Amino acid sequence: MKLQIALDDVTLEGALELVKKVRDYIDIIEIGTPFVYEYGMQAVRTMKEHFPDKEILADMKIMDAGYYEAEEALKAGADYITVLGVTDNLTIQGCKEAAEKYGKEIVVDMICVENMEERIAKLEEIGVHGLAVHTGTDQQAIGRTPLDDLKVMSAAAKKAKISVAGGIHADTVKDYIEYHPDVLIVGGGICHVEDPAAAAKEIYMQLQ
Ligand SMILES: O=C([C@H](O)CO)[C@H](O)[C@H](O)COP(=O)(O)O
Repeated sequence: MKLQIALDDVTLEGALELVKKVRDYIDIIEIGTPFVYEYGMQAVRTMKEHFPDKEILADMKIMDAGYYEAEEALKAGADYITVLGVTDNLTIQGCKEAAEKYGKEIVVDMICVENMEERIAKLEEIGVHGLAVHTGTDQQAIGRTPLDDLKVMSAAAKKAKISVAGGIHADTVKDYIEYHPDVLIVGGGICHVEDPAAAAKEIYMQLQ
């Protein structure tokens, strides 16, 4: 199981410092959506240059112009890009085509997808590489967690790799591990705690 750190509300300098502290415990560096808004593809390029041994995910949350937008991040060095599961199949196919041209992968973020089983079946028919269960920050604020959606996804997905995100912390990791996701995504649970290295280590140890 891989650990993905989500860098959201950070500066580029702060992100470099933070990843240096946690690099032994993480597999994938996510350039979070707010980080992309602030720095664009420069954030992807810089993190790849400084951490060439890590995989980089650009959390683009693409909704349209799939091929073009995906290629922007792939050209900058992203190993994965995200596209929204609620969008059109043509957009998802465009992202997949771009990713495969670069030998990379797409992850479909299932935030706000209602007909989960039906959508998973269609996305697997398209041949997406990864599916991400995601309870967004605004939904977390009203007490939601990604656990129930992860249960549904684990039962329904037959081929795609599964990621899970949404307010996961060191003390809740065990609830998710039980459903064997391929990637555990943690943002605030590492970036917003007093000792990010200790939190990342604690999470990493539970994944071994
Ligand atoms: O994708 C995310 C969110 O929509 C902000 O862009 C976060 O990266 C994701 O939810 C993981 O962060 P935490 O929920 O803080 O673990």
